[in-house]
Amino acid sequence: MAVKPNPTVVINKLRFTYPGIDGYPPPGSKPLIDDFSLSLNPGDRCLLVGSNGAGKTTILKILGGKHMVDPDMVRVLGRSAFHDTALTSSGDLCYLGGEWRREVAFAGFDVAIQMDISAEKMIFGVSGVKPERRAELIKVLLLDEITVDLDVLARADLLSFLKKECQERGATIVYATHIFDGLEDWPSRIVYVAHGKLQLAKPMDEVKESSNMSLMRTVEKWLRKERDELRKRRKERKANGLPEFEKQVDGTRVTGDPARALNNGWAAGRLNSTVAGAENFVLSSNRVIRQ
Ligand SMILES: Nc1ncnc2c1ncn2[C@@H]1O[C@H](COP(=O)(O)OP(=O)(O)OP(=O)(O)O)[C@@H](O)[C@H]1O
Repeated sequence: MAVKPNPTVVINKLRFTYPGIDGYPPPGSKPLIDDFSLSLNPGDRCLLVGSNGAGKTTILKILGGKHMVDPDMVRVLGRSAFHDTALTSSGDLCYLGGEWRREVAFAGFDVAIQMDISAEKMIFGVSGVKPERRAELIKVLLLDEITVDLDVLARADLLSFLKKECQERGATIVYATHIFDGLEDWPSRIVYVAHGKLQLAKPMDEVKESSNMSLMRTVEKWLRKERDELRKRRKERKANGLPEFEKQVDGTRVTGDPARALNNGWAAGRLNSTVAGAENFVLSSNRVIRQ
């Protein structure tokens, strides 16, 4: 019997709501991510797809330890992504998002990506990196649409480099993107998220088997279906005399304590009041920053 590998990423019934200005989920708010479970193994190249606002970045950031969730909900390499800061400081876990993309676009490919390994090396080959150092490279890499600013050749080289890293080194990559050019043979798994909920998590081979369309057309079909169902629900709500759009709780509006009263319930940008001292800090909206 084949030995099952230890999963590198385990998401277990993840539930997440962005906190309001007081650091707590606004009363009555619905979780943005709800009942989301997923398990990934070494070598997995996971393509995360979904419409705008589906929750892809939020999921990647939670996986990258950037938002606090219950330690049992997200385990990366067996550890809590948020609570075990050594995961990211050691370089075992890395989230690359828009900032990195912009840096590469403006500063060029010599921007560091993994420790002192530059993007250039990563894209054009890490043959110069000693084998013993290669073992220190990232084990779980989270990519949030980082290829937008790359030219087609650089993008193709980066994607094939990343694929090799998974195949040869057992790295796990989760890549969220809306660009499907050149991705047909890249992912080993597809994960589709809609409205913060997992819709589908399948090996790429199974997706290909069940659809005779290209990856882009397949995803387009899923998103079209999702949009049509949403439109239908809105129509039904309207026909039943309900507001077309369900009531949203505004995450930035809060009520109840002195800071809120002075702020008229809204978050004002007052970073200097935090610097000004503890007294002001009590009334500062910035006290929601982790204390
Ligand atoms: N810091 C935040 N505070 C409150 N709400 C947020 C915050 N960041 C994102 N959101 C909301 O969470 C929802 C999901 O956003 P997210 O960026 O995770 O989606 P996405 O699938 O990555 O979208 P896109 O494809 O457009 O990048 C959106 O409605 C967004 O407005």
